[in-house]
Amino acid sequence: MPTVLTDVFRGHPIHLPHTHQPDFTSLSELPDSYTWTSKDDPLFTAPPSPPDAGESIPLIDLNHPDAANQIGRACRTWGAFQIANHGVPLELLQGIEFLTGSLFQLPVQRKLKAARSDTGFSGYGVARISSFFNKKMWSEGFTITGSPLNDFRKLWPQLHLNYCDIVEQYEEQMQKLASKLMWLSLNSLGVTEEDIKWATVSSDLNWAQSALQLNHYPVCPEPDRAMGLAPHTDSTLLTILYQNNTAGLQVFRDDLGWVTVPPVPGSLVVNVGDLFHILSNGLFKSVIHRARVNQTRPRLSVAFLWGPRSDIKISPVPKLVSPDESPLYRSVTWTEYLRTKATHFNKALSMIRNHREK
Ligand SMILES: C=C1C[C@]23C[C@@]1(O)CC[C@H]2[C@@]12CCC[C@@](C)(C(=O)O1)[C@H]2[C@@H]3C(=O)O
Ligand SMILES: O=C(O)CCC(=O)C(=O)O
Ligand SMILES: [Fe+2]
Repeated sequence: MPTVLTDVFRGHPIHLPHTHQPDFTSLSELPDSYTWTSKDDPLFTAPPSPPDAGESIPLIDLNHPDAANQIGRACRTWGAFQIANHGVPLELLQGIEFLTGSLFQLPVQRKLKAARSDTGFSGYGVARISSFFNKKMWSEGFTITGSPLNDFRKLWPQLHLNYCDIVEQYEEQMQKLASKLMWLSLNSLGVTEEDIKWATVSSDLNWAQSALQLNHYPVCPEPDRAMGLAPHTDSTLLTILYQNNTAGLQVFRDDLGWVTVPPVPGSLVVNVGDLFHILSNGLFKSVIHRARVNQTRPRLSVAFLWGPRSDIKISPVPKLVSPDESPLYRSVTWTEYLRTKATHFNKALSMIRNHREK
């Protein structure tokens, strides 16, 4: 029986003290444990890209005849892009935003009834990457994989079925969209269904699996010294992110520094994750991103984290490897990769890299 995402951390507990979550709204000063400097994160004070440079990730209209090439270019240069005309109904985006907002507004004692355990995958708590940083992040999260019914019953004894329905519809739409985006970007490299048999619709409809990560960044008394979500890459093939109308997401480019991704109403942000970087033999960048906070408006985001089923080995597509070179990476399943990442964090990719002889 192959493992599923819920089993990923079963033999691999990660201790994260969710119960020490503060009541963010009662703090008028930033406690020292939340105050970040470049000692806590070397990229903390990396220069922000000047806003007048006007440069950010492209907004791509999925109905545009050249959408595949635009997506391919964005995956190579940024590792991220926004999409419009994606086909996900606006009411569903509003529904998932409403659910997320009402979840985080619950009293902390109620949220802790659905706290994620050390070996668990789903539930309420701090970001998993927290254990790699000395300082705390100004955010709270809720991870969903599989049916959220049990957790939702604890959170909303009356309304859980309505909320489960929204999650189910949202995941269904996201799955279709993620697979469409993956094929558009691969097609732009000349890779077709012939080249990746396990990912074709006809091979098996269930070749993929996913998780939903709901994030809340409360207003913060000293946003310049705080961090909402520390820099990281996602371990996924692709992540599709919905953000409410409050800015905070930033992507990092070596040549530009931190670049803000402005919220565009009704659009979605797409991030290339580490597994897609591997599959593309390094052609697509897995984007380093983080979330900043602000003093006036709470921010919400919903990340749909999408990857292959746990028994599928991801390795560079042979067509993208030159005949006289070895593939850039060894093959790895999502489960193996998540465990490597849970131990080695941002060294995970280099741990599975093949070292080329010169
Ligand atoms: C499938 C997963 C990807 C993720 C870890 C997780 O087990 C569930 C949450 C995901 C998330 C969301 C916030 C950032 C991130 C790095 C984290 O700590 O938890 C990602 C993880 C990831 O992509 O590796
Ligand atoms: O809140 C955001 O904009 C980023 C969230 C994110 O990176 C994640 O959940 O993986
Ligand atoms: Fe992320």
